[in-house]
Amino acid sequence: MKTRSSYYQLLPYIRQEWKTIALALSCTLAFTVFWPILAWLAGRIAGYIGEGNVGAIAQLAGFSAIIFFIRGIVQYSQDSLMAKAALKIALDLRKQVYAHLQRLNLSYFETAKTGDLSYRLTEDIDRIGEVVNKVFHQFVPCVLQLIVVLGYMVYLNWQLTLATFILAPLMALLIGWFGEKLLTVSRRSQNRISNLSALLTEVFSGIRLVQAFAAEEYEVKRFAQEAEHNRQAKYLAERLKAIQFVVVGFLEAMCVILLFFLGGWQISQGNLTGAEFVSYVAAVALLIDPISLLTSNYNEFKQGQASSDRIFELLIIQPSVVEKSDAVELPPVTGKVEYRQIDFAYSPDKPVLQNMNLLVTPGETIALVGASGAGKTTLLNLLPRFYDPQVGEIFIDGIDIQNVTLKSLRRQIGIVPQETILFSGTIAQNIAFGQTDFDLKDVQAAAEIANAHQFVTQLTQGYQTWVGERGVNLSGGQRQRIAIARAVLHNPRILILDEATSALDSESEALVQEALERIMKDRTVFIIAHRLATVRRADRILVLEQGQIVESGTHEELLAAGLRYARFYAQQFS
Ligand SMILES: Nc1ncnc2c1ncn2[C@@H]1O[C@H](COP(=O)(O)OP(=O)(O)OP(=O)(O)O)[C@@H](O)[C@H]1O
Repeated sequence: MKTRSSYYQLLPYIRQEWKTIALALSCTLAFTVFWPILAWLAGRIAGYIGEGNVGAIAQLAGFSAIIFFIRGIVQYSQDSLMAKAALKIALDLRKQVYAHLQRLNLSYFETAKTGDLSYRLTEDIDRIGEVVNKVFHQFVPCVLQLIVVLGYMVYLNWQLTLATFILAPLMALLIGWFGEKLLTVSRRSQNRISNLSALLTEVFSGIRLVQAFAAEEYEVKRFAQEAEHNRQAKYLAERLKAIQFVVVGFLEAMCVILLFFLGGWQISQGNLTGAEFVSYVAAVALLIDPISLLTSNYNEFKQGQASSDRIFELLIIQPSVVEKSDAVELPPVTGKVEYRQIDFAYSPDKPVLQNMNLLVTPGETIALVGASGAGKTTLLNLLPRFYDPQVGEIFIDGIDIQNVTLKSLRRQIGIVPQETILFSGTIAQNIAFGQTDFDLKDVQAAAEIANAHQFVTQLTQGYQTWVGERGVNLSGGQRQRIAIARAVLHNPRILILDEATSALDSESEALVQEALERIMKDRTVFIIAHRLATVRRADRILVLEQGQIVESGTHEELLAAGLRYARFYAQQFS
């Protein structure tokens, strides 16, 4: 039931390509007509050979050459048109799934396996494209060929045809049974290969850790285990196909034996001439290819169903943070932020923030401190609506953030994360991240404010230097300054800084600090603070403990109070 509906969901994509498919199918129809002509030609030539009529043979040979030539043109048109449609369908599907994934919330990606997702977007969709191609390009022509050739066979001698196809229902049943088995095995195999891909992504992105823990052998074993599971699942599918071909091949052979036996009998009865029997056998020979193609197409169709399921199950996942249908643009803000009676939990049984109230004035710098797991990141994740609170509201400049578009909200919030991700591209593209049309002058100006300009210009290709995968290596401090330049170019009123915990060398640290101070000016800033200098300079320090603000004030005020902050300060910074 479920599997049928997953292919069914391809229909809108197929419909979009109906013109190309219709054109391809008309070529297919034309191509099919050539089959009985060829069988007829074979019979005629056999007759002329028997008569020794060389002139007629030469004439027929010339005629056959023309037929083959036209057939070639039709075949090319059919193949190329169908490939065009199938590839376009795969492209549309891929683009839609990717766009859909982009709309899903952080919570989804925190549990999803990256390798699995990339496998679905590449291999699974390719397989669906191949199935679509095969259905129209092989399956439909094969069925047509079967019908036309069968019609011709019935026309020649219906009794013989009926007797020859006595085994057909058994064959169809067997193919169907094998198809179902293959689907089950393919699902298992697709999941296995996805696991393998997820494992690879995980390990290669964490290769430093693997080496640091000397865990190479452990990882090799884990990989070998997963690869072995994959091999077993694939082997099972291949064995099933092998058995199926043997069984179907045996039945086919039985049909041929029956045919010769019955053919001889019909000729002896005077119901069939020798030439007709040759045409008949030629027609039967023309059935062998489509039958074996149909069998393998059916198998691929079933295997493709597993891929189709895996794609359409992604498309039904709904984002948990949704924009209201009547959401408005958030106008340029001054940066006043208010959290009002916020309760938040990732899972219902484990509250993270409880009755959180906070009012931040425009331009204020708020440092969040507290033990790991206190809820600092969570509190700030609510502001750009990476998550929505279960209870309470958040206002920016008095506007409830639930009522504005996500794009206009996020455009006014800049984030400098703890770890800077560099995407494949040039340094300029990385600074202007998210913009396709940017002015290099603006990028340079942002880099200057972020103290990045100098090191960038020292690279041989300057702003055109390739970074990210297979790009130039940048130090931790340089990466952070790129992240700061990104935020500068974005020019948000509200800034969220997650300070890096890893220590930088003192020169780099000073450059990062200087850059940060420049961009913090005149903006509302929230910092998850790990450095004493940052904490001391904040207008207000909030101490978080188990999802609640337990202390609030300036560094001096909190030290003087001698409570949690004073203890925290003593532990962390002294
Ligand atoms: N995506 C998530 N799903 C489920 N629980 C989460 C998730 N993110 C954080 N938590 C839990 O929520 C609590 C608060 O986490 P949070 O990351 O906000 O703390 P934090 O103060 O920022 O900690 P750290 O300084 O270590 O980053 C922790 O108990 C954490 O385990």
